[in-house]
Amino acid sequence: MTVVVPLGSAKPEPAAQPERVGVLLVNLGTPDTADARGVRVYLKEFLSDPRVIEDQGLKWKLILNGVILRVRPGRKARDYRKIWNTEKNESPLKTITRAQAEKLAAGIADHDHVIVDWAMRYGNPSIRSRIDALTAQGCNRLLVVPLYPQYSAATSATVCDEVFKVLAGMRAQPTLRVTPPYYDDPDYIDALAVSINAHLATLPFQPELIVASYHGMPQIYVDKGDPYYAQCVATTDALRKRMGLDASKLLLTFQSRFGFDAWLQPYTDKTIEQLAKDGVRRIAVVTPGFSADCLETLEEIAQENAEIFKHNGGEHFAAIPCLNDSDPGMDVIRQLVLRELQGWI
Ligand SMILES: C=CC1=C(C)c2cc3[nH]c(cc4nc(cc5[nH]c(cc1n2)c(C)c5CCC(=O)O)C(CCC(=O)O)=C4C)c(C)c3C=C
Ligand SMILES: [Fe+2]
Ligand SMILES: [Fe+2]
Repeated sequence: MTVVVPLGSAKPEPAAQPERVGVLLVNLGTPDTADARGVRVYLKEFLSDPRVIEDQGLKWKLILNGVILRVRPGRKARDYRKIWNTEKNESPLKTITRAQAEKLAAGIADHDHVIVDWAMRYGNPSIRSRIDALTAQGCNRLLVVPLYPQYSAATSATVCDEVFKVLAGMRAQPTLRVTPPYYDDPDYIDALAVSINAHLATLPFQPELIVASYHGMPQIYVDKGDPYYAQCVATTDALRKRMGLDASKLLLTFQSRFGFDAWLQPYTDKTIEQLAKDGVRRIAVVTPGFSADCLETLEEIAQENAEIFKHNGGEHFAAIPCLNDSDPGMDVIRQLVLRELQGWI
């Protein structure tokens, strides 16, 4: 027997929530303006993070507020102005991260319930504002993508800390996933090799060797168990293998030392100085730990370290761009995201 339910007699259903998946690309962050004020605001947030400066005791607070935030912003603002994207009036890290998000969105457009967005761990757009925007659009699942090939507590973990903090204040939390580090992912190693070879082919000289320079960190963080150093070594070993270069032709170094403690060694600037003094005349520097060009690559490597090399007798110096939003770079991000979205799309 067929039961006929009269139209209009059913209990009204609550309005259906669209079930969408948010993908949030996150990079480190950067000042909003290239002046001392903008850099001070950025540095204060960054250097007050206990994942970055682990000892946030009274001594550090005095040094930070009494010395660093008075002296460093003016000096660093000058550096930011050398690399600033004047057309968009923003730091290159923002321009590139936005471009990566836009290209990723286009690259996975066939999954029309997936929304791609981007945020900065420090500064703007904040992680909080973009998670709010994604949930407002109906995302009840969220994939966070820290754009660091190598994990470190100072970068990847602090992204998670901030995401957890935002979620802690929500009644209706999205279900959460975070992409893992991809330091030895064959797609990433392959993209690095393809990109390096393509750039080498455009140079008017062939380098005698290549320096792979990673952002440094205090040695003590690694001694306490941070896997960052081991992952930088693994990336470099895989890249050597993929490019057919031994350790004397693809060097591993660490840049951007901050403060007076021992950081991971060998230091990039000291190595480059020594190479020039030893008679090496042509080098190329790659920065595989950065997914996007930023102050540390465009100013510190491409300008400061080029100057150090030439000042000590070097003749030809090339800074090879990061993967950025290049085709090989976007392949890495897209494959990573599609892999981690399995079961959700
Ligand atoms: C103790 C301090 C720092 C640690 C540890 C650290 C680790 C770390 N950083 C990156 C990536 C980037 N860092 C950038 C800038 C930057 N880093 C520090 C300090 C530490 N970083 C400072 C103070 C600054 C600001 C510039 C300066 O004042 O010197 C950037 C560039 C941002 C930009 O605006 O372009 C990136 C990217 C990684 C991967 C990392 C992990 C070991
Ligand atoms: Fe840094
Ligand atoms: Fe630097």
